[in-house]
Amino acid sequence: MKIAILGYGKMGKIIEKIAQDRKHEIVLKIDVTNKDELTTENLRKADVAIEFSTPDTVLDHIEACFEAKVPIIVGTTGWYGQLQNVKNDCEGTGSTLLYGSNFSVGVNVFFHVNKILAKLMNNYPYYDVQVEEIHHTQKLDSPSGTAITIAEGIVEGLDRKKEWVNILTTDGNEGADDMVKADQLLIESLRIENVPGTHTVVYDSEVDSIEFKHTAHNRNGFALGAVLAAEWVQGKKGFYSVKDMFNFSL
Ligand SMILES: NC(=O)C1=CN([C@@H]2O[C@H](COP(=O)(O)OP(=O)(O)OC[C@H]3O[C@@H](n4cnc5c(N)ncnc54)[C@H](O)[C@@H]3O)[C@@H](O)[C@H]2O)C=CC1
Ligand SMILES: O=C(O)C1=N[C@H](C(=O)O)C[C@H](O)C1
Repeated sequence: MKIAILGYGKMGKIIEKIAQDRKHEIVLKIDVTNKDELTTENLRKADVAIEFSTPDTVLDHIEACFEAKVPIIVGTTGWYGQLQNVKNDCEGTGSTLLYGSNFSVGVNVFFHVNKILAKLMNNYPYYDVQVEEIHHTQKLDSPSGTAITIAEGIVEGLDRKKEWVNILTTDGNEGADDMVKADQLLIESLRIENVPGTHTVVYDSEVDSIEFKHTAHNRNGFALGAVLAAEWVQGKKGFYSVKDMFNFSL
C-alpha cells in the first residue's frame, strides 16, 4: 500500500517505521514545516492517509482527503465536538474515514470490558466511580480521547452517572471529588513527563476499591493499530470507528 503520513511527529515517525516493516511505501509526509505540499495531486499518490497531528489541524487534513478521495485514518484527538459534521461530510461526499481515540489492541479490549463492568456495577450502588488519565506534558487536549471513550462507556452502562466532567491537574488534585455532583463522572487528567498514556477506572466503596487499569509502555501499539486500520479500510466506503475494525463479539 502507498501511505501518506499527515503529522510527522512522535506518532508519525513510529507509523512510518511500522508501515515499512509491513512492506508499505510512504509516498508523502506532512508536518508543520512543509504543509504547502498537502495538495490533491500529492495526496492522490497514496492509497490511504494516516493522520496524527493536532486538534487545530486535523479538520483541514480530513477535508483535503475527502477532496482528493483518499481514505483517511484519524488518530488525532481533541476534535470530537465536530464528529457529527465530519460524518455528514464523509457520507455526503462518498468518502472514507476511520477514527479512533486509541488504536491499541489492549485499550480496545479495555473499552469493551469497561462497558460490561459498568452495567454490572448497577447492582452495587455503594460504589462510586471515577476515571483517571495520565499523559506526557506536551499533550494539547484534555481529557484524553481515550478517557472520553471510557467515560462514554460508563455513562452508557451505569444508570447513576449522567455525564462526565473533567479536571486537569498537575499535583494530584486534592478535593476534586467535592466539586463533582453524584450523577457526574469525574475524569481526572494528570500531566507528567514522558508518560505515553495510562488510564484507570476506579470503583470505590467504604470497604474496598476495584481498579481497572491500562498502561501503555510505549507508542508502538497505537502505531501498529493505525497501520492495521489503514489495511482494513482498503476497498471500503463510509464512516467507521476503530470499534468496527476490532468487532469484539463477547
Ligand atoms: N488514537 C491514538 O491511538 C493516538 C492518538 N494520539 C493523538 O495523535 C495526535 C498526535 O500525537 P503526537 O504524534 O504525539 O504529537 P506530536 O506533537 O509529536 O506531532 C504532531 C505533528 O503535527 C504536525 N503539525 C502541527 N501543525 C501542523 C500543521 N498546521 N500542518 C501539518 N502538520 C502539522 C507537527 O509538525 C507534528 O509533526 C494527538 O492528537 C494525540 O492525542 C496519539 C497517540 C495515540
Ligand atoms: O496524546 C497522546 O499521546 C495520546 N493520545 C490519545 C488520547 O488522547 O487518548 C491516545 C493515547 O492515550 C496517547
